[in-house]
Amino acid sequence: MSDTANPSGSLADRISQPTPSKLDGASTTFSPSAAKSEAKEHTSWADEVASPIAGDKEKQLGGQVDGATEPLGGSQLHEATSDVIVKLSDIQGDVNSPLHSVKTFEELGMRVLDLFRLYALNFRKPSKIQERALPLLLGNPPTNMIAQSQSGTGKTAAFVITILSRLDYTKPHQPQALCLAPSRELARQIEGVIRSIGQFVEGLTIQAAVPGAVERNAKVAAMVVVGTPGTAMDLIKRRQFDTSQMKVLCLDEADNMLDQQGLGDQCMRVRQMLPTVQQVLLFSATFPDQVNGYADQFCPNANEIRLKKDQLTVKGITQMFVDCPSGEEKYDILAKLYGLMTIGSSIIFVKMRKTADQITERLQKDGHKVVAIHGAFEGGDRDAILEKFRLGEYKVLITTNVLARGIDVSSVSMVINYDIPMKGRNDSEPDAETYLHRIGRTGRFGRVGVSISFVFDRKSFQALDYIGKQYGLELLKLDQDDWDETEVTIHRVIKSSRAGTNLKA
Ligand SMILES: Nc1ncnc2c1ncn2[C@@H]1O[C@H](COP(=O)(O)OP(=O)(O)OP(=O)(O)O)[C@@H](O)[C@H]1O
Repeated sequence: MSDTANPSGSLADRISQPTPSKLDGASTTFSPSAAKSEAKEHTSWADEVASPIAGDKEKQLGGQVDGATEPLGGSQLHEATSDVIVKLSDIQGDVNSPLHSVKTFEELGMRVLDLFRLYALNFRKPSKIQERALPLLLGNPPTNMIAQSQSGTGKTAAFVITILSRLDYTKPHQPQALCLAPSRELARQIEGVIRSIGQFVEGLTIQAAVPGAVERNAKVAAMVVVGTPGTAMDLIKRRQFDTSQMKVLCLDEADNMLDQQGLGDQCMRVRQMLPTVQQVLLFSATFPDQVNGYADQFCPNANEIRLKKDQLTVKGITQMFVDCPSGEEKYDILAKLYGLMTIGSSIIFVKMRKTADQITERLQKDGHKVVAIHGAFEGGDRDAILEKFRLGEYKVLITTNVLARGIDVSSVSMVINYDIPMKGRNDSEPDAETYLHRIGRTGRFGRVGVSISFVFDRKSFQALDYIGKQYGLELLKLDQDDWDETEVTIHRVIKSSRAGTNLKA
């Protein structure tokens, strides 16, 4: 596919000439849905627990869509506006947006990019993380990088381009780069992004290292390997995967990957089996304090791009919560939301696999079309279900934290936290990072979306309140006593998000 007669081992000679594709300035309708309504008597956990939303400070989000409402955490109000047309190019022009960049891809000035056929993927300009990280990532000698940027802002392309720039293309069967992710779905998705950017690079070979992908005794024989840490480790140990010429190691969702209660140990062991690595890349939307020491150890002398705590959410996601009268009634409220869920696509997050199965079965019995994915499903089934969800054949997906991170399905307009994410022994602590990653499944790259979190008791309310305060979030309370108005409100935000699903950058 190369235009170069005698391609060498370097990427520059391997990129086929780009055909600038004409980009249309698709736009999305953005209507921050906020409503002013009177504070009202309501017996709820929100009323009973001492908190910024309790008592007379509380206002509720009702049907009046052009007012203001008091957010959880008591921070800034959502200003109501009439519908505004926001083009992605306008969003990218806003210096405060994580999608902003002053440069075009050409101005990043790297032959390696050579427009990188990103035009073919409908990318007009780099996002802030791409603009800031790529010059550092592509520099020589290779330097480690710890990079943080909000969900859906294009981190994948940044590390994929870096990986592709480091390969020796004369060795197509020699593993040279390993990219690890916490779930098979995310690993498969990254594999897909590499294939799609890599289709313009002659001679690139890619292989997945997820459960079931490599047959016993078969060799891993591709330049780029994308997988999950357990499978990668097994393959290396069984000598199916030769890591003697590995140049780049990238951990996506790095804070999760380095979490010592979880995957941290496996990742460290993999790292130790890659003695020749020249560049380690850690990417995530979140880097909580407790992983930073370990991250520095794993990725020493790194260039760092970090966000402040109050910069972690993207503006396009309207975050709401419902105060459910009881745990049992959470289901009823979920069922009521079904119609709104299918305007776009939706993901419902629960804590336990069992809950995912139970509510899937109940919703199906009630005549709703929903599907579940969780860790107990066979790998091939998981891939097939997610693919159908991506294609819109299933519009409502019920899942656990297995899909909380990284999954990029642009049509997702609603995320429901049926269970507030918790962590630690006996779920004693709110899991603020997982909350951000879950809601980040909507509002991808300038689109808008809604998240609705269910609280029903003191613990769940306090957990959400804590998460809100951690990040200075604006959490709008939905009035489940006045369902018609609540529906109008959600409908309005989702409809505007739907207008954005065809958005092209
Ligand atoms: N420069 C760009 N212009 C337009 N769209 C882009 C650009 N870069 C990436 N995208 C698109 O934005 C979407 C989100 O990108 P990506 O999945 O890399 O986000 P992320 O930052 O890794 O998110 P998360 O933290 O959730 O993993 C993808 O669909 C991707 O194709």
